Parts: sequence; C-alpha cells; structure tokens
Amino acid sequence: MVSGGAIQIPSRLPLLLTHEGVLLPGSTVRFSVDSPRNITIIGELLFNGHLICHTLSFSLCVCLCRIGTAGIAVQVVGSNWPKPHYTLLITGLCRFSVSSLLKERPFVLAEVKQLDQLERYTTPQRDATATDDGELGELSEKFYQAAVQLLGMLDMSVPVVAKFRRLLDSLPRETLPDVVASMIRTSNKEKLQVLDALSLEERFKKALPMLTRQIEGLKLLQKTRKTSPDNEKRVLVRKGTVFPGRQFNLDEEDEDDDGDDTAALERKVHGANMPEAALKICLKELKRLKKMPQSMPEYALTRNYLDLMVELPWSKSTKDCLDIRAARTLLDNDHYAMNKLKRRVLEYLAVRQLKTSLKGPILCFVGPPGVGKTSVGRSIARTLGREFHRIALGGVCDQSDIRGHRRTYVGSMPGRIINGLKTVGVNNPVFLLDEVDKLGKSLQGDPAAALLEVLDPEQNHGFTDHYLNVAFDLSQVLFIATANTTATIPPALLDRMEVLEVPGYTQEEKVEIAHRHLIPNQLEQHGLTPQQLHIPQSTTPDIISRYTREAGVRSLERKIGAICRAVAVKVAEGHTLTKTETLTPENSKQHGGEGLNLPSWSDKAAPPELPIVIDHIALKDILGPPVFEMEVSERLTLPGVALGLAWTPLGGEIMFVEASRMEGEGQLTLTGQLGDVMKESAHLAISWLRANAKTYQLTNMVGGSDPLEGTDIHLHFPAGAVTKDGPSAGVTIVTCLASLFSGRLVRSDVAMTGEITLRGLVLPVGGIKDKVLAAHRAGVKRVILPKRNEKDLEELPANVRANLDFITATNLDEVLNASFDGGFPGVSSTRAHPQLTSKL
Ligand SMILES: Nc1ncnc2c1ncn2[C@@H]1O[C@H](COP(=O)(O)OP(=O)(O)OP(=O)(O)O)[C@@H](O)[C@H]1O
Repeated sequence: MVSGGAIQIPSRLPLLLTHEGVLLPGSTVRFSVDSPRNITIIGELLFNGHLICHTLSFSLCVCLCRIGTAGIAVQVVGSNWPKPHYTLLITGLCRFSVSSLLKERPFVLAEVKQLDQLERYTTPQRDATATDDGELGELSEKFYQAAVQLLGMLDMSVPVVAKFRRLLDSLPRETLPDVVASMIRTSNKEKLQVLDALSLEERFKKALPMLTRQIEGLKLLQKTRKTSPDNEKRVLVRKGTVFPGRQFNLDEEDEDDDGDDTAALERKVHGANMPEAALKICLKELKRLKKMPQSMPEYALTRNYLDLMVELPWSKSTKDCLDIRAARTLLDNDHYAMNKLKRRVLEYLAVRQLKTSLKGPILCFVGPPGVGKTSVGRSIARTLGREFHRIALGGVCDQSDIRGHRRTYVGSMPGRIINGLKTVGVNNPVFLLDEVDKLGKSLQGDPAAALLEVLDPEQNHGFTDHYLNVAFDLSQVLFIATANTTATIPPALLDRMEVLEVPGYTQEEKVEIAHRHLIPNQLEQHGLTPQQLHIPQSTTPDIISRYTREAGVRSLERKIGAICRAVAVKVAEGHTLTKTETLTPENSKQHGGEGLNLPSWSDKAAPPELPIVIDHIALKDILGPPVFEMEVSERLTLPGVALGLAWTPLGGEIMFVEASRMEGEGQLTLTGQLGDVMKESAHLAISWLRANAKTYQLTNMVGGSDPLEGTDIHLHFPAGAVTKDGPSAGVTIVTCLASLFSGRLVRSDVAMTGEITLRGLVLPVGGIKDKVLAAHRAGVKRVILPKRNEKDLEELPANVRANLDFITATNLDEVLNASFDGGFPGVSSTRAHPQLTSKL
C-alpha cells in the first residue's frame, strides 16, 4: 500500500457503520459492534486469517456521511455467547470520500478515495504549517498556544494529561485540529464538522472556537470553585469540560460523559458530610474508579458503592418536635382503647424528651395480628416529627439480610438497615422491626445475632454493614419491634427489649374502633361519603361476631371494605329514583328502611342524597351467609364434649374437646395434631379418671370399676389441621371424660382452662386475658380458671368482667362441680377429701 513514498489505504474498504461517536484521524475510539452487518465484517475479515492490527484497515463512516475516516482495529474484545457482541478499539488514520458503493450485503463495501496524507501522522518531522507564514501559519500557532494553555489548566499529575503534554510538541501542527477536537468536550455534530473540513485552514477554523470555549469554561469554573488549592486542579479536571482520558493514539475510552460523572461523584463525596473514615474509603475507591475502564465489571460495583455512600444520610437528620400533650392527643385520636400501651409509650417519649442522652430500652409490642402494633409505631414517628420506616423481618434467615453482603460477592447489597436509611434519607428515623418473632436461622448465619448489635445502644453507634465496610452511627435511630409472641424471640434479643403486651379487643371496643376509625377510613379509601353509606351501630356487632373471629380488627376492616365496594358499585351505577317515583315513609318502611327515610340495600330506587343503610338483610346480601354461628350451644348436645380455652399467637380461641368410647382393650387414641405436652395432659387426665372413677361413680361399658376395662377411648381436638400444644387443656379433658363416663352433658355456656396434676390440683396457666376475651366473643357465660390466675382478671375490661361468671378452682372437684348443671355426683363433695386421723 505504499506508492511513490506515500502510504495509501486500499481503494476498496468495508464500511463499519455506527452512530455511537465520531472517529477523527489521530484519535482512538472504542465502538461496540452488535448490528448484523458490522458483526459480519468482524467475522469475515478480522477472524478469517487476517492479522487484526496491521493488515486490515477499516473505514468508519458516521451516519453514512460522504466523508469517513479509515482506521485500524487495534483491539477486539467480546464473545459470541449468548449472542455476538464485540467492542472494537479503532485508531483513525486518515479521511476518505466514498466514490461508489460496491455492495450492501452482507456488509457495505465501498470504492473510496483517500483525502489525507497518511505520513503526516506517522512522520512528525514534516510539518506543512511550520513553514507557512501566511494565515494558516498564524492559525496553527494560535491553535498550538491555545492547546498549551488548556494543558496548563489540567492536572499534570494525571498520567494521561502528562502524556498528551509530551505528544503535543512532537505532533505535526496540521494534525492538531483532529487530535484536539477528538479530545475536548464537543458534540458529535461539531466533530463531524471538523471531519468534513477538507482544507487544513478550514479545519483549524472549525476546531479553534471549540478549544477556546473549553478554556473559557475551565476559567469560569476556576473562578466559581473555591476549594482548597490542592484539590482545585484535580476537581477542575474531573468537573468538567475536559477529560484527559481522551488523547492521541492512546487506547483510552471515550469517556467524556463518564468523566463528567466521576467529577460530579467526587463533588458529592465531599459534600456528603461523612465521617473521616468513610471519606477516606470513598476517595480511595474514587481513585480506583478513575483508573478503571467502564467495561470492567468492577467499575459498576465500585460506582454503585460510591453512589450509596454519597446517598447515605451521614449527618442529615430531622429535628424532633416532641410535645407530650400533643403526642397524647395524637395517640388518642389515632387509636381507641389500648390505654396501657399508650401510657407506656407516653412515659417513654417523656423520658426521651427530658434526658438528652438517647440510650433507652427498645420497645417491643407483642400481641395478636391486627391489634394496631404497626400503626402505634407509625403514630410515634408522627408525634416525634420523624421519618418512619418498616423493616419486615418475617422469614429472614440470613444474617446478610441485616448486615449486608461483602462486596467481594457478585450481586452484593447492603443490609436492610442501611437500605432503610437510604430510603428515608435521614439518620434519625423511627425503624419498626416488624415480626421479630419470625426471624429464621440458616447456614448463612443467625440474623438475630446481627440484630443484637443493631439494637444494643452501647454498640450501635459503630454498626458496620459488610457492604459498606465502614461504621455507620445508628444511635440516633429509634427502634421499635413488634411480635406476635415472645416465645420464639431469641432470649438475647428479648433481653434488650422492653415487652409491651397488646392484647386483643373486646366486642365493644371493636364496635368503637369500627365507628371511629375503620368505617371513616374505608369510606375515604373507596371514595364514598357518610351521605352515601351508613353502617348503623346495631349492624357492627353482627359483622364482628358472625363474620369475623379474631383478636384484632384486620378482618373486620376487610369486611367493611367489602361492604364499601359493594355500595360503591351501586353508587356508581346511579342509584337513583326513577323520575315518576318518590320515596314515602310507607314505601321506605316496606323496603326495610326501619321507618326512617333512609333507603336500605334492597331498595331498587332511592334519591341519591340519602345514604344506603346496611341492615341485617343487606349484610347477608353483601357478605353472604354468616361464617360463624353460635356453635357453642350446638356442639354441646352430647355427653363427651367440653369447651376449653386456648392461647395462640393469633390471640385467644375457644377449643372443643371431644371424647368417645368403644369396646376395646383399654387403648387411648389422640387426634388433632397434638404436641407432646398436650398428649401428656391427656394421659394425666385418664390416670386421674381411673384413680377417681369410684369416687365419682364413673362406669365403663362392662360395668367394672376401671373405666378403661374393655373400653377404648378416642379423644379428638378439632380443628384437626391446626397444631396444638400446652398443658392448659388438662381440666377440659377431665371434664370431657367425666361427661362421657357419667353420660351427663357439660353446661353449654361453660369454657375452662387450667393445668392438672395427678393429685387433681389445678395449676395456673398463661394468656388468661386473651382466653377470656375469646370466651366472651363466643358467647360463653361462665369461665372456669385456676385460682392462682385470679389476679389476671384485673386486666380485663369492666364490661367483660360484668358479663361473665368466673369460677376459680384449686382442684378438679371444683371444676367438675362448676361444669355440670347441679354439680357433679354428691359423693365427691362428701368423700373427696377424707380427714386423716392420727393414731398417736
Ligand atoms: N385501637 C385501634 N384504633 C384504631 N385503629 C386500629 C386500632 N387497632 C388497630 N387498628 C387498625 O387496624 C389495622 C391493623 O393494624 P396494624 O397493621 O397496626 O396491626 P398489627 O398489630 O401491626 O398487625 P400485624 O401483627 O399483623 O403486623 C390498621 O388499619 C389500624 O389502623
């Protein structure tokens, strides 16, 4: 390709078409290749036995312009998997013009005419402009001086800037417009103008304003930026307008935008107000980032890390605006009942206000679902004027969920605490750690252990997330935890928290909550007004007792939501009177309007200004037949059934115990998914029964004194699919068996709880409040409980206490007497405890 001493490019060139950037002679640019045509060029020409770097010339033509730049590929990287994608590093050699297109498929091949002399770029000693004293000489000198000035403004300690400084003197002047235009920050359009300028003079004229603009920009920046003199130059280089990574004949990337980005990032790092240690790490990472090509996978990792570091609220906080009186009003307005909890929360807030140190216990609200634990947490944040963030811990079984992954892992992320801080953007939010009792454990470590550090006021000022790898001060964060039960909270974690029990609600409390909060909320959420929907106080108890069975109010809220949706359809359909009809008191009554001028659900026509009233008929229409009937009285119609009270993390529940007997060999069958403790209770009850059968005149099928002789017993605890455990069913099992063997019915309005011993004593049990509330909900009238649980009754609401008859028992004799109408066999009371007489 050398003819007559001049280097020539081939007359036929494949055209690599791209819209990514502009290759100017003398510059090196990276292009990604993924279009089928360009990939064919690579496949057919580069990989088919040709030497990549030296033998092949590629032409590059931006946007199918008439003028293009011939270049050589100095590097190809990429792969064929999952689909072909390559990145080419191309150094521009000289301009050419397209004379004609020879073929278009599988790639474009063109007949070209070389426009620049190639030796200019390869042999620096010949310099056309140096000898030219005319306008061109002047222009070239001016251009050179401007380039020197620009370099003077850049930081020479950056290797690429230093290299460019060296190259500037050794380059022929006429190559400068191309080289400099490819380096400085210009648009592709401007670069194309330089490419199109065929005469040298014109090229200088086009490139000079760009260079001057660049210098002016930098000057302006220097003026406005008042940083330390040390940083100044470095910052200027990054900030803006010139990126030194672009230089002649260097295989650096086209990083204009990226340079700008890094500069912005550096500014953010300095502005993030982070502690010394964090700043040091960030600056170190930033330095690494600058040296990394963008295509390196680590670039994105480092970039993400730095983005997170600058986003974290190292020293951003909200100002607490605590006024205890206002807090009391707000808590009262947001939540009905739960007085004990609200009182403790206010005490807690008051202490925080008086004490400047923020170390205090972590509050943990424990109670069944839907009793308002989360929403009290939200109210606390509001009273303090702080941001609120909920962290759901249910099912978390990997400690990196809390503490983050080390950055060496692919896809590593910070933990939920740091993520939460990023989301709220301040370092003193209220964090609600929801469901701490449902933390799991796995091979990936124990998340509870990680939480210990987070919650410990002595340690959490230096909490280190593995991803951040630098301490973040969590001491300003107010942590509140919630749980359904304390039984599954790891002891070490429980020890750091102050447990506040949030029991379930009584029916009356639920009615109040429904009318004060749930109904107005649901109306608003469904775009309805009280003028369109009215749920009378007389209907709510029905929704509560016949359609829900829960300790909290979540299902109740859902049912109200369902009513609102149904009414919304009616309202939207245009629930109006036909023009000829009017509503009279008579037809209102007839339609179930209870004598008022209010239309009920079944009204076919009513004036729109009157609300739809949800009466019992409407309730059935909308929610379907009642889900829960008064099953207590129904199911106690046979001997061998008794009603117990159980405690579950979902609140108290009534629990039936059924027994039946059949001919057999004295075997006991237990069904209903019982735990070991409950099975033991059943065995205890049977033993006590056999030991006392005579006293209570309990007989078996064959009439023997041992009730189990020739008899098999089956004890069943519905619902069979729910696992049950605990000792508190002891009294119920005994009562149930006593009923079976005596053939007498247990009173259908009695429910009981209590652990038993072989001697027939009744021992105290837990969860009394929830159990009694469940009994009250189910319509029970009498509750039998251990004597030593009497003190727990004080916690019950007055109306519940007034409505129930409490029998406190110390032994099984008292339990049986209270369970059957007319007491249990008279013999028991006279002979149960014979007096011991001393023979001395
Ligand atoms: N005492 C109350 N006064 C007013 N609204 C209440 C009360 N208790 C509960 N609610 C309402 O009941 C709904 C459920 O409450 P929340 O989500 O706080 O329950 P939770 O106890 O946190 O349940 P979980 O344990 O399932 O998270 C919310 O809409 C809340 O406003």
